[in-house]
Amino acid sequence: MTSSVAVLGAGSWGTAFSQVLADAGNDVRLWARRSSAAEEIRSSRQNAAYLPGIHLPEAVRATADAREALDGAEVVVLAVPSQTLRANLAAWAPDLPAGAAFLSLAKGIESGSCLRMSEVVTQSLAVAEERVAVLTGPNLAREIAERQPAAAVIGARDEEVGRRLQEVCATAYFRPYTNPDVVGCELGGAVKNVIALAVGMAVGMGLGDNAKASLVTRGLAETARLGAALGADPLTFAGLAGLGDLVATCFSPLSRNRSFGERLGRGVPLEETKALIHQTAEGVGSAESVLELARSHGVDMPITEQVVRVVREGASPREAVEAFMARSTKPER
Ligand SMILES: NC(=O)c1ccc[n+]([C@@H]2O[C@H](COP(=O)([O-])OP(=O)(O)OC[C@H]3O[C@@H](n4cnc5c(N)ncnc54)[C@H](O)[C@@H]3O)[C@@H](O)[C@H]2O)c1
Ligand SMILES: O=P(O)(O)OC[C@H](O)CO
Repeated sequence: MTSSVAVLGAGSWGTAFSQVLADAGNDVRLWARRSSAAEEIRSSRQNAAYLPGIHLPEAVRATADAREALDGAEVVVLAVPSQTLRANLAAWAPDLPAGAAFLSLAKGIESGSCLRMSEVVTQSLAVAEERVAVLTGPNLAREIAERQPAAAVIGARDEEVGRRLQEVCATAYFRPYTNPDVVGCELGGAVKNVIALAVGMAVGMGLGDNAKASLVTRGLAETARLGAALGADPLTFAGLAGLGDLVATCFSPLSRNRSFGERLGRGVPLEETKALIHQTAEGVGSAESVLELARSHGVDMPITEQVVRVVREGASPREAVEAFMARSTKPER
């Protein structure tokens, strides 16, 4: 069944996911912030800044006019960086079609409010939470744009909305599952970016596989602790939104978060690293909010704490490792 889908945000993931949606048989309108980006997609079928060499299908129609993108959309996909979502929603609000389902692709926690992206949507648009779903899992945009097989998870409170969105984006190479645990799905996606920064730092410092595996495992443990405090289903963290995404992000050189951490680990100063990475590394903007959320629920997140020291307070990765390892010994759980 063909659906009319608006994808708002033409960075790596918005563009790659537009192709998934087009391959699944939908009518897709992709909104780009810059008219030059929309024009480039229309004329060359490429978004060279984000996905060089990928030829987008004709069914992806690019525009820089949000009203045009949203006109008649049954599904609205939100693909802008987390820290910009609220302001963008305010600008799009007059043109959002009544009754559309929202699917958030962003993996972050809002600074200041410490809200998850689905909460930002329900709060700022006053829509029912049943209409807001999230897509997450091990989904490196470049691989998906190359149509390499991947699984994903749609976190949706409403089973029917989840199933409908699953149908909308299932293709021969993209296999979405559903999960009613929206909280766990979103936390898994947001916290793995913070842990990937830590793993990247370890890689940049030349630390070995034991260090990386320990960070991934203890990173998952602290994600699950936060999840438990916020009412998430613990099993979600053993799935695609938790372990799956953590492994893909922490071990792939394609990950912007891991690459960001790697540069810091090699000794590149924070400001220089920010200037070098032109794409979104959500963990940098979300680490502090994750830590605030954890502290407000009495949850210990020692890896996140050290990442915040590095990306917010200017500590060196070496100091962060020393502080992490010097903590008192304790039971694993
Ligand atoms: N790239 C991936 O592999 C991938 C996979 C899964 C999820 N995600 C998540 O998707 C979200 C979007 O990331 P991305 O990878 O597409 O980022 P990106 O850096 O590749 O692109 C960001 C896009 O947002 C636009 N943008 C930046 N500031 C904006 C603003 N103020 N208003 C409107 N648009 C703005 C940029 O022009 C660009 O088109 C992030 O939360 C990311 O964690 C990314
Ligand atoms: O490139 P990153 O670090 O934003 O990670 C991309 C995706 O979230 C991986 O699932």
